[in-house]
Amino acid sequence: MRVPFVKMHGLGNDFIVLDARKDSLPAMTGAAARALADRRTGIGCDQLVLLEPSETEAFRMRIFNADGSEVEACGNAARAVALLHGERARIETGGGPITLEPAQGGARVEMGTPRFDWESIPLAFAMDTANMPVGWAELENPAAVNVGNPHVIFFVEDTELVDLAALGPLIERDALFPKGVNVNVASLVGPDHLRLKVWERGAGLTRACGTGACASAVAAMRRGMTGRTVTVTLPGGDLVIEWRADETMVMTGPACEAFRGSFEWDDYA
Ligand SMILES: N[C@H](CCC[C@H](N)C(=O)O)C(=O)O
Repeated sequence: MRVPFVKMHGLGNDFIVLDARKDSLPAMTGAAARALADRRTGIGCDQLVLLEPSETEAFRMRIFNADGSEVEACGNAARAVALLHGERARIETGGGPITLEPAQGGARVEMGTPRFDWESIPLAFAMDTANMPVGWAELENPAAVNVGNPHVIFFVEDTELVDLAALGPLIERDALFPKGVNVNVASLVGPDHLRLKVWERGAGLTRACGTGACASAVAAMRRGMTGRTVTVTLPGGDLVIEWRADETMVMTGPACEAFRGSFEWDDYA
């Protein structure tokens, strides 16, 4: 079976998008997602995004990391899907409903409400998630936030001095995080301006992480480091995160279609 795809990215965090909203596709498996994500023997991506019909919202967005794990949320993919869909829509995700719409040069996504209690991250045991009494090498006293998916955030003087390629996988798979975790290293580089690097659960170092930008911005706001609208500079570029008075987060930033193609399903299933 020949399957069409759209290759997209948000600040260089890249996706294979499969659209099964009208014509159904064979059931996606972790193994198929992993094979398609392989940058040498497959199409290559950080995440595979599958659009399906929904009983409750305009449609459903499912997300598979490059390692094949299916996860709850992906901020950059939400902006790419907004561009593809072409109009404002409230959609179903594993992390809860979000509302996305195309905006000048990209998209705007209402990302839902962050959760801070330790069981919602989740953590393996009770802990103050605003300032956790834990550390790995020079990274210590992080915050933890669930923004549909789990994030731990370390605030440091200079993100460039942190060997995130070495520390990221250790923290991602630490027993403190029963569902794994996305590892964020952020520094305050100006008023309401963070610099951020992310080791993503199931994907490793990426050029940008939309949910990581949301989680890190909210964690900084909780610590009184910034106001309620923050620019987050990632290796791939900038996102603007607003934490509204009603507790919902809004992320605005670029999204891009790179190319379209098709593949033989049986070669990857
Ligand atoms: N690695 C994430 C999913 C992708 C998130 C990221 N690409 C974004 O833009 O939010 C996780 O396992 O929760």
